Amino acid sequence: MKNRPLWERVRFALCGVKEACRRERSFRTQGVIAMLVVAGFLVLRVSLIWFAIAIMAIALVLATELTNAALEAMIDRLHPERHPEIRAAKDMAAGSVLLAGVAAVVVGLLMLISTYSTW
Ligand SMILES: Nc1ncnc2c1ncn2[C@@H]1O[C@H](COP(=O)(O)OP(=O)(O)OP(=O)(O)O)[C@@H](O)[C@H]1O
Repeated sequence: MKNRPLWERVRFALCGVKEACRRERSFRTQGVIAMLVVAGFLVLRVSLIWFAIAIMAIALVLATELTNAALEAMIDRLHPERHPEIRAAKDMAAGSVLLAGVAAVVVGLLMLISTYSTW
């Protein structure tokens, strides 16, 4: 099963993104917000470097959300019963999404300050 061709691994990865879109409302919401933010940046014609930083921040949020969803799905399948360690694992995974989200908001604010203020 290891060392499959690149195109096949890309197909698996795209299936994962599609699956997250299908079952995770928070992933869909973040995807819509990401598209709106990118459209806003194109309209505002922010500098390419800020655009690149913003894309990285957005990708980090979506990637952590995907990992969080993957972890939740696996845990719920392997151990459906409640357990304090599962609570801790899920809370930590959710914490990674929160951190990435806060960082993305800070990046957006810094971009606005840097573009529109004399500070
Ligand atoms: N099996 C479990 N044992 C103990 N606590 C759990 C368990 N499952 C969930 N929890 C607690 O409930 C919280 C929410 O879990 P859940 O799986 O519903 O995640 P969610 O972030 O609400 O998922 P979704 O993104 O699908 O809405 C977890 O962060 C954790 O604190």
